[in-house]
Amino acid sequence: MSADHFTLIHRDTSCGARLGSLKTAHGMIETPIFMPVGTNATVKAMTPEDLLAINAQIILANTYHLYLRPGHKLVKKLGGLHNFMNWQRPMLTDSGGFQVFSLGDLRKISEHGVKFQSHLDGSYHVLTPELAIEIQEDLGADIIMCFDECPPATADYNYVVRSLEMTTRWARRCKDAHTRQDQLLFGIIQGGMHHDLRARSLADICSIGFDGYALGGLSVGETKEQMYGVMEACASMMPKDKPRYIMGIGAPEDLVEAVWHGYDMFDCVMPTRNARNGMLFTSQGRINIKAKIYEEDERPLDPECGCHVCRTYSRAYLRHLYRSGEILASNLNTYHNLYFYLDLMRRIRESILENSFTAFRHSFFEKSVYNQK
Ligand SMILES: CNc1nc2c(CC[C@H]3O[C@@H](OC)[C@H](O)[C@@H]3OC)c3nc(N)[nH]c(=O)c3cc2[nH]1
Ligand SMILES: [Zn+2]
Repeated sequence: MSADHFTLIHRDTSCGARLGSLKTAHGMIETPIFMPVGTNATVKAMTPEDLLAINAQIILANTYHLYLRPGHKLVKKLGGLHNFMNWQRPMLTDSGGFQVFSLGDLRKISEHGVKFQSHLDGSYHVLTPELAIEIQEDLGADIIMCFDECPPATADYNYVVRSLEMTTRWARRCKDAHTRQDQLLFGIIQGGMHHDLRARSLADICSIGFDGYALGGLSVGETKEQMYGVMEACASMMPKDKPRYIMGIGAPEDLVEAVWHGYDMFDCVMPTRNARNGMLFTSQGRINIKAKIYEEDERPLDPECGCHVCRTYSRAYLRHLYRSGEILASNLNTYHNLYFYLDLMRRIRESILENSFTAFRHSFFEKSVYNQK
């Protein structure tokens, strides 16, 4: 795809934050953006109508899971992911590498690809850069990811060197295998927690050339200091005219910090997974809705939240649903948590446009209970 898919709308004069607009085959995406995770072709406990109601602009799905079940050839036969799940806005799929390393059993890595056992039935499979691209072309997402190796945060320096060199060779193979011109292909930068190796991976991946660049290998158990250090070190080296995506990030405070450094796209299972466990994000901090103190609390979950859940239900009711194991608990909790994340990104975009994101970040960390510093 041509380089003009990403337009820089505005740069906050007070910091590295920027507003962008990314054009895809299924519509425009305003950045900075949070992307709800929809691993199995569904954002768990949410209908597409719910997602539209909270103005989700783009959602994710996962190559590894959809390859194993129901299979990319079936999804293609049924018209691709957008038709299959009734989501007509943009979608992004990951390449499966991360899941193979974190979900599959008995993995064997070679130059050819990764042999692994399905976590569903123990069957053996080999995922290669070429197959990862074929699967994503059949699924039909608007943005697809290169097949990479995400080394564990504890990997030693020499392992990380060999891993990033193979990830670069795999990235080349992905670009050669990619044929669909209506999809954007993003490269993934590795290099662990070593800033010199990050610079090397970044130079390698950028020399191949992609429609956007992701920071991989983060949110894998490293410390906040390590995560923020890699973010900061890479920000100044990443191409300014292309979207910058940090995979697996993150908590609200991580989003604010990453935007401040000039990143554009984020995904994390935290708002959806925490919702199903009763851990809810509010303007006053995290609320564990199963706590007894909410038993007779008729106030809304978050008085400052404008979502349907906060305008309609009491904390007492949400606690009752959760403790009763009701299915509605997952839907209402997820609806609110995703609204919280998407509204945070909306407020961030507003502040960037007003050149006041540095003040926004300062007040976020000063007054809010998300300040983990
Ligand atoms: C959680 N932390 C984290 N996730 C990560 C993912 C999966 C995101 C993908 O996994 C699903 O959510 C678990 C989401 O669907 C997302 O899809 C894009 C990564 N994927 C690749 N290809 N390479 C990485 O280095 C990587 C690092 C991560 N760190
Ligand atoms: Zn709400």
